[in-house]
Amino acid sequence: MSTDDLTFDPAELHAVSAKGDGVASHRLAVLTAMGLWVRQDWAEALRLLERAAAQGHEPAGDDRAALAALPDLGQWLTPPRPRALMAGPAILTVPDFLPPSVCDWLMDQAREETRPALVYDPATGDGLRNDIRTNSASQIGLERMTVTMALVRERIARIAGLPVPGLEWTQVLHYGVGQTFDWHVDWLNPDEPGYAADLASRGQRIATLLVYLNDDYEGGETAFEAGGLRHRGKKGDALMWANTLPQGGVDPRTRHAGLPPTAGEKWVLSQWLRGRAPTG
Ligand SMILES: O=C(O)CCC(=O)C(=O)O
Ligand SMILES: [Fe+2]
Repeated sequence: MSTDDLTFDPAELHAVSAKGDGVASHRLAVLTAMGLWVRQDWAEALRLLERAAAQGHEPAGDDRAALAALPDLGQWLTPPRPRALMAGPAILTVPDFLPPSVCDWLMDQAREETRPALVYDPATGDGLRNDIRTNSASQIGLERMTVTMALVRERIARIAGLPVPGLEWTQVLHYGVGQTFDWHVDWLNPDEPGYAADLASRGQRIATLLVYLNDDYEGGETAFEAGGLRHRGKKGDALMWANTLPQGGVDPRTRHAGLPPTAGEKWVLSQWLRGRAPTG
C-alpha cells in the first residue's frame, strides 16, 4: 500500500501489517515510537521496524540502517550536560549531540523535499514567503516521520527538559552562498493578535535547539545581538537557548540570525520547543 492511501488508525494498521504490508508496519513503528494513538514503547517500535524492513519496505530499511549507528538506548536517552555560553540570554552548547552518520542521514532526508523557508504571518498565522528568510527548509511532519527521527526528537526533549509532545515538527534548514535567515526572534509576540489562537493552544516557544549537520562551508554562523556572539558548532554539535525568561515572559535579548555562508552550503537541524502538548 502507498503511504498516501494509508490510514493512521492503529487497529487498521495492525491488520494491514499482519498481511505483510511493510508500509503499514513502518507507520505503526513510527506511531509506537512517538506514542501517538498507541502506548509509547521503544522495544515494540524497533520490533515493528524490523518487520517493516523484512517486509521489503525500503524506507524502513534505511530507517533501520540509520538507527544501527546509534549507541544503546540508555546512553542515547541520557544526553551529556550542556555547557553555558552565556547566562542572559541563556545560550548553551552540547558537543557531539548527534553522531555524524545521523547528520548525513538527516541531510539526505531533507534533500528529498526542501522548499523555500517561510515566515509566520502574524495577521493570519499562515506561512509566508519573505525576504528575511532566503534559505530553504524541509519539515519532517508525520507523513515523513521515522523511528530514527522520533529518537532524535526524544533526545532533544531530554536535553531541553521539555516534553516531546511540545516539539514542533523538526525542520532541516539549508543555506546556499548568500542565503540567510535574517535577524528575528523565535518566540511568538504575545501582543500580536494573529498569534493568540496558536499561543492559547500550544503555549510559547520556550526554547530553540539547532544541530549543525555539516562542516564544509565558510561563514554561516548563528549570530546573536546579545554580546555580539557569533557561533558555529562542528558537525553534530547542538546550540540551545531559552526564548523565555525564568520568571515568565519572552526574552527580547534572544534576537538572532543565520548568517549567509560565503562558500559552500550550510545544513542545520532546527527545533522549536513549546512547553506542553497542544490543547483544543
Ligand atoms: O541557521 C541558523 O544558524 C539559525 C536558524 C534559526 O534561527 C532558526 O531556525 O530559528
Ligand atoms: Fe531562529
